[in-house]
Amino acid sequence: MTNYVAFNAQRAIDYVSTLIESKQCNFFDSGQTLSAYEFGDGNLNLIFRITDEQNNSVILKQALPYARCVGESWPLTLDRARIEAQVLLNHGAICPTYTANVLHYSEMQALTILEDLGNLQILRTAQNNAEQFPKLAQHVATYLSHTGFYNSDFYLTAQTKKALVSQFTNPELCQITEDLFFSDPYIEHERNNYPKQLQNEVDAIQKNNALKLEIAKLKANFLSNPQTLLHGDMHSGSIFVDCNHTKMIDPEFGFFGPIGFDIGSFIGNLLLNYCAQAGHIEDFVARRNYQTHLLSCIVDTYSLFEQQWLELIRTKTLDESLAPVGYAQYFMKNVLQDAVGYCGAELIRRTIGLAHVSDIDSISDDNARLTVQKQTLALGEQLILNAQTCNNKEAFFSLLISQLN
Ligand SMILES: Nc1ncnc2c1ncn2[C@@H]1O[C@H](COP(=O)(O)OP(=O)(O)O)[C@@H](O)[C@H]1O
Ligand SMILES: CSC[C@H]1O[C@H](OP(=O)(O)O)[C@H](O)[C@@H]1O
Repeated sequence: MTNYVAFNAQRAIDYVSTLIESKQCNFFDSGQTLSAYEFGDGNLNLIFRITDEQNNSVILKQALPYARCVGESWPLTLDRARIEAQVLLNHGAICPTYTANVLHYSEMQALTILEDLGNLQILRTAQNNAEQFPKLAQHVATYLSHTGFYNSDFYLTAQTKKALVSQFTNPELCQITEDLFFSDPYIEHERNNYPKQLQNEVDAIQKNNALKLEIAKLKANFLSNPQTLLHGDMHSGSIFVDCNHTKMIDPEFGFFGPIGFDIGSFIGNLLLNYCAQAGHIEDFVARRNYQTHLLSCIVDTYSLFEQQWLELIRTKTLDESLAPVGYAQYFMKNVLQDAVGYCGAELIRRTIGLAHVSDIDSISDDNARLTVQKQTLALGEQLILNAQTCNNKEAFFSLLISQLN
């Protein structure tokens, strides 16, 4: 095997042809002419679609030794390809229905070959067109609760869990999140990215000590609370959907961290889309109708996630010492409070930090975009400040309703 080399379309074809002709993989018949093109739109990696003469296709995802969106000035470990493949395999073994299928992984070339999900849509693209997915909440709640529970102390022996924590140690990618989520937005930093008309709001955030205290608690929890194997980047660009299917991709930020982080990130992205609709859907009734759907999705995800976790703890806990009456409720209350905080942090970092969301950036009218950005900052701030008093779903929903117009 040759040393690592960044692929172009021809190299991707040659690589797959070798796998097929040497019978290491059988997703294409041998002897076929293959074609390929690169179409990655994420921040970090190359994505090739490789197609055979019958139009069967697979996705080849390769890590570059740097962050694609910034260039070679931001070197980044190739080990993220291993983490991504191994999280997909771990989560796929627990929740195959909701996890993209890995067909092949090469450590040397830092690449994974995945099932082609191009028959589905990326959730963010669909939500930017106000499309509704009635089963999304059920699917995401099931994926997060099951992958979360079966990688937690409730189910794993302490020895097995510690071995997994070690396997999924992901310091470079975690540092990106630590910086972009919890540090940059709260200080003056060259990576921050916001219009000058937002300077007053940014100054207020950066001077708000109560807010920075809550962010410090959230960051400390992210740094030092290996509760379960997280997806690590549960935003709307990491989820493929149609009316009946939901598939998670792109868990290269996966590591053992606080359970509330993934669900908080997911709900944060639904709220970003909710707020952005003021700049997209002009008709008030149509906008309200769509936003009501998003709120139902948030409510259902939160409720089903809590219910499923409580049921899994009640019926499947293997460590008897974690089973006294009341512990499950105590545990979940803390997880859900964390989730509200992480949700708020996602709103703020996507508004003033390095990595934005197209939901907001695609609003063409400058004033409308600015109004939305002010709302996401205010909402994010209130979620972070009030997270610890959100003791149940009613408190969370009242907080949301009081902040959303
Ligand atoms: N399994 C897949 N099937 C079809 N398209 C995919 C698949 N995985 C990724 N893509 C496409 O590539 C894009 C970037 O993928 P992603 O994994 O998010 O890359 P990055 O790690 O660079 O963010 C997605 O938005 C999607 O369009
Ligand atoms: C320089 S990484 C910024 C940002 O990008 C990641 O998302 P994705 O790779 O899916 O585009 C992640 O959210 C990081 O915070």
